[in-house]
Amino acid sequence: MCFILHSAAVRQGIVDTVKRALGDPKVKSVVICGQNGIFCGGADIKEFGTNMSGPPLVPMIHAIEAANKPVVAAIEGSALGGGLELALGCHYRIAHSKARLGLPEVSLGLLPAAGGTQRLPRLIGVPAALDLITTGRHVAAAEALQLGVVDRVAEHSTVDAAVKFALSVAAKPLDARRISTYPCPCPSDFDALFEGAMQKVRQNARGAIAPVACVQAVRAAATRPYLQGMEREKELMATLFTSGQARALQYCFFAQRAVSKWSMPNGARWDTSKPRPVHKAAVIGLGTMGRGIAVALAQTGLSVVAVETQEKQLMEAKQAVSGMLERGAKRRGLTPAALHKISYSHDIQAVADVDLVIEAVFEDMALKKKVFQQLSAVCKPGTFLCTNTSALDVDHLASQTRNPELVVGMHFFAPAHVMKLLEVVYGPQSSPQAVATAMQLGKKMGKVGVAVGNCRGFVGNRMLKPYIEQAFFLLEEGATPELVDRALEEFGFPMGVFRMSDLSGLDVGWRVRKGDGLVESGLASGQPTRLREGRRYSPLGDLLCEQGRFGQKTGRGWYQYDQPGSRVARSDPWFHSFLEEYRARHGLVARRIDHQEVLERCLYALINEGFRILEDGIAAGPEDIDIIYVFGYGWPRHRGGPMFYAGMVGLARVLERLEHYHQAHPDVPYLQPCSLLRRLVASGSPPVHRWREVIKKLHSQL
Ligand SMILES: CCCCCCCCCCCCC[C@H](O)CC(=O)SCCNC(=O)CCNC(=O)[C@H](O)C(C)(C)COP(=O)(O)OP(=O)(O)OC[C@H]1O[C@@H](n2cnc3c(N)ncnc32)[C@H](O)[C@@H]1OP(=O)(O)O
Repeated sequence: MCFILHSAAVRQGIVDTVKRALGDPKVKSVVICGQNGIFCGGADIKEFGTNMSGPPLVPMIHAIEAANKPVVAAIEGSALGGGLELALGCHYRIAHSKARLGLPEVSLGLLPAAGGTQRLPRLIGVPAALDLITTGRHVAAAEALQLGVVDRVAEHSTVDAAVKFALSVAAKPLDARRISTYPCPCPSDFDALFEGAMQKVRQNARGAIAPVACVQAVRAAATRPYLQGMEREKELMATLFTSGQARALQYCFFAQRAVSKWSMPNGARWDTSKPRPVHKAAVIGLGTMGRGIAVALAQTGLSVVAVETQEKQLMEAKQAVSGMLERGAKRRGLTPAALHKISYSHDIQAVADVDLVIEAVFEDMALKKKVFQQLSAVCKPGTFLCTNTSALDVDHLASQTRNPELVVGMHFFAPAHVMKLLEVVYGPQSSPQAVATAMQLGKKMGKVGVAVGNCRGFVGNRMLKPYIEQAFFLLEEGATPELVDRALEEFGFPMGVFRMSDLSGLDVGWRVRKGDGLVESGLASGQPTRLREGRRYSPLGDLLCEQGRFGQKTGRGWYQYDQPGSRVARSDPWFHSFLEEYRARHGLVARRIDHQEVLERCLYALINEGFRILEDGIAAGPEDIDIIYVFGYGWPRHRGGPMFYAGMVGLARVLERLEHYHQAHPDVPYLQPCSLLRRLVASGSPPVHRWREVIKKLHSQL
């Protein structure tokens, strides 16, 4: 018999068919398999928010385990969440060698509540079960066999192998095959093990509650009889099930899939735009970003031409890229086949026959323009020309080429071979095919691509500007880098804004501000002003740069470091007295600032810019912004992304706080609530999935 488990109807089907099979004397054993090569992806997450009907999962799995005929799970494709829990209720599990198994509920803000937390530790031991349940990681069939999750691995037809096996065990006793009856192997270092596990999840979870509940549930398996453990599992699940974190994480699951279904304001869409295959790609410029992009391209199996005009830089890059590929292959237990996929050249002519080029030279418009002019002349007709700029005008670069429709931005995040986010930036002339090709290439590279319109900083960096600006203002008003960072890290960011600024280098923003004509030399004039064209401006970052304090790389920034390049940020008494002198010089009186103000000022200013981005049509929907922030900027996933978070806080509340802060700081335009936010509040603050309707209406009225 073949089944899929997903919704109420599927569960009803399983209950009825298993019952029939068990009651039929002609049936000696039962095989449960999936449909279309997938065993089961677990419970239907969409059902969670509704009145769940149909037979519940737990009694269904109990009935299967209690059956007096052998039940074998034939696992092809995926057995995830409730799917694996169903398989654990079967008496035997046979998996195809390409199958993947796991209990990913934790990543949805839940725990495996159909007996997963109670059966898995009984089957494979507490440490391995803790690892799988608290991380939610998927394991391949070979690892599942090694761990003891499955009994056999099949190379060919799993169903055939399972049927054959089921017949061979038809007469065998089943008592020793019911996992719920197993004692949970109790490690001798029990307390240390659970304390260690709890400490680890608390450290990694950044405030997420599900991993903690997972540890508590597994602990119950190790300390209580099975049925009592099941009670604890249910109790813990009940707390998680209705939590805001579960809502946020499940929103992220669907948002991640929604962004792949991109659309452009001109009506072009993912399902009507055909990508062109890319067999050979090139990277121009082998600094940090170019090297990471070359590695990520080669790891997808593409032929890559890596171009760097500076001979010394080329040699260094070659060595660095080879090292990155070797280490990557070692981590995955593979030979570094990708090493042979890259050829190096200092001559741009080497890219003549590639299908797609990614330019990653220094962030300087004049230089990039020159590269695009050269590429347009050198490349074969039809080659897509992409720029990895993080903020510069993609249209302007496109205008340097003969075929602007072939130009898009591919904005990777550092380190480019690790970070999952890719902003694919289209301009008014970019063809849908160019966008589709960049999105598809990103997917092949393991990236989460988000298609966005062209504007200064695109989506991610554009929203970062008001966030950083507020952090600077807070220092002027009485906060310290430590206080601001602590508030943001307690919120769930892996690093606060100042530690992040020290890591990425203060000189990056300084260069941009200089280019914008914002920087006055404080050292020369003695007192740089704090206004630029009527808008409040903080020269604090510029003043640190003038002192050569560029962050970690110079050993000094907002914090101090033991030596240049060291990562441990320590509070810097020099900076604190510098700040006091600065305030005194400008007649600023420090006041007490609390975490709430830090969060409201920094996050609501960022969110307000997000609304402006939606209003401007730069992002198609709130999901695009949220995925960019979760995958590229360390926004805590269990808070769903900035736009989702605004909905959770309440749009009226966000509006009211922005109005309050704008009244107090009328010279800060970023704090002025934007019209889309006002419009949404006036429309009764609809849930985030309904914002597109309001945006559409707004656009149609413009
Ligand atoms: C007070 C109240 C107390 C209440 C107590 C309540 C107790 C309730 C008891 C519940 C028992 C718990 C049961 C169990 O423990 C819980 C679960 O099983 S949660 C689900 C766990 N499973 C997952 O997390 C898997 C998620 N899916 C995937 O990883 C992948 O989709 C896949 C299965 C590996 C397939 O990958 P791909 O082939 O790449 O395909 P896509 O990812 O693009 O997906 C295609 C399509 O399907 C949609 N989808 C996928 N999985 C689910 C799902 N589990 N539910 C709903 N929809 C799903 C996905 O969104 C795509 O949709 P599309 O974009 O095409 O519209």
